[in-house]
Amino acid sequence: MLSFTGLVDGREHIALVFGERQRDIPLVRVHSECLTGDVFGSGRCDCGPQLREALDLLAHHGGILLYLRQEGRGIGLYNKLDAYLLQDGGLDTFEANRKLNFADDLRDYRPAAQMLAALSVDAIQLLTNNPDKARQLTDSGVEVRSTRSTGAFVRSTNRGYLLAKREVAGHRIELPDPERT
Ligand SMILES: Nc1nc2c(ncn2[C@@H]2O[C@H](COP(=O)(O)OP(=O)(O)OP(=O)(O)O)[C@@H](O)[C@H]2O)c(=O)[nH]1
Ligand SMILES: [Zn+2]
Repeated sequence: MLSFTGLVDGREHIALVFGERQRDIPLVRVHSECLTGDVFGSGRCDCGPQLREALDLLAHHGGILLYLRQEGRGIGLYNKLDAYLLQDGGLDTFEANRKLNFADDLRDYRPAAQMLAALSVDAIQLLTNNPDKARQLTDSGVEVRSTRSTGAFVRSTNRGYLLAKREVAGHRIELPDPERT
């Protein structure tokens, strides 16, 4: 486990490197911190299952997990909890951000590109459904050779959230019929 400081956003970010020798094109998961989902198993989102899936894949195939301290798509935990209250009132995840005067997504992936450069990795296979991650990493000089989708971890409690990610942010998520979730 490597901890990085002195990066472009001034935050401390984490890299977990799996396997002794990296392949030419390592599998990389860039995961944004979600304390509620990653640690406490909240059913509001899909972060916890995505993180565990990534850890399993990386343990099996080797690769790198970049754990970015960008809680709440960059608005922080306090504001995310306020956004959850607004979502309980009927707003979707992006409308709630806007109601709080934040942009839909404040995340900056340049620190991830800096960490990859420090690890001498310039080309990756990216594990994500989020097109903005691939776009920003490419703009920061990382060659995203291919992307691999995460699983779709749908439950009744996160269905609206996943739908909003797909419709508003363009995430590639396949949602089965409501009756089956
Ligand atoms: N502001 C806000 N942030 C949220 C909410 N639900 C989850 N998050 C944060 O969103 C981030 C995860 O982003 P996602 O868009 O779910 O997934 P992603 O990592 O961008 O995309 P994938 O790579 O496909 O998983 C984490 O930082 C979570 O804390 C919410 O309702 N409001
Ligand atoms: Zn989450």
